[in-house]
Amino acid sequence: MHFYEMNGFMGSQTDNVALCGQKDMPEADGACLFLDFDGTLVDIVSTPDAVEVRDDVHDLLDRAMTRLNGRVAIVSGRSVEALEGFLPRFKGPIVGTHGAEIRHADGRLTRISADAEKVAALTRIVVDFGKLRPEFLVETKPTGVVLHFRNAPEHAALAMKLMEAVAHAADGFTLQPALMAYEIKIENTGKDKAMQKIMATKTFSGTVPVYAGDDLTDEPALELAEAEGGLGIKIGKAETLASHRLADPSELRACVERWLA
Ligand SMILES: O=P(O)(O)OC[C@H]1O[C@H](O[C@H]2O[C@H](CO)[C@@H](O)[C@H](O)[C@H]2O)[C@H](O)[C@@H](O)[C@@H]1O
Repeated sequence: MHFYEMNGFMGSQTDNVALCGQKDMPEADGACLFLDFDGTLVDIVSTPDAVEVRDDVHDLLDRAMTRLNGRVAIVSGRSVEALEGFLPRFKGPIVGTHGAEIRHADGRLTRISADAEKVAALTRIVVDFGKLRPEFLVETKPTGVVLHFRNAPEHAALAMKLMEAVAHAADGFTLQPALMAYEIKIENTGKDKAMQKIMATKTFSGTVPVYAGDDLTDEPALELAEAEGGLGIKIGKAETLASHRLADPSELRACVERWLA
């Protein structure tokens, strides 16, 4: 059994990643900010719907948008629709479904096209499995599906077997291990690719990115932020290619707050 089946990648720190302080942050006037959502901006909780976005989080995003002249983006594995529900006041770009969707600052939604029949078929299989085994939670997305085992960790291997088989059966889709979950998503999508598209827009272009994320799916974007002369901040203890880390979302929010002051 792979170690991530049980702990969702949250292994012990084995690297020399530095703790992020204010001296490490770039000059805000020439910077932009990319924030992952779950586990970075807000705490991880028992189910996807149980996330609470407190007023201070909305206020922080408002302040960041003002201070950075609109150069703030949310980058998440969740669907854009779900993120808009959690962050109704946020008007910057929103990357959803691991880069498969982008809600641009002007409200336009672009989505990488997926074979709708295949998405429906693979979703049906996982939804039906969830009816047989209600200890799992099934989350549907516009271009894929997630099987969560956070509330049944003893059945992680079963979740992996099912999702591996379904992903193998569906050409053009791939298995994405996640925090106490397995996801089937479109191949060749990524948060880094969506980040590059946003960096090329007039608002963000020519600035250096600060990217904060906790997940394995954030790693390519953390690496990209640093390759672009910016800063990658890993949230939590998992191994990372980022140069800096912070312990949890509250530390990240405090760090951004101080940076913008
Ligand atoms: O890219 P992110 O914004 O970090 O989103 C990654 C996934 O987050 C959600 O699942 C995770 O968070 C849940 C709420 O804290 C937790 O219950 C679950 O165990 C985690 O896997 C979301 O449901 C997924 O769609 C995102 O892909």
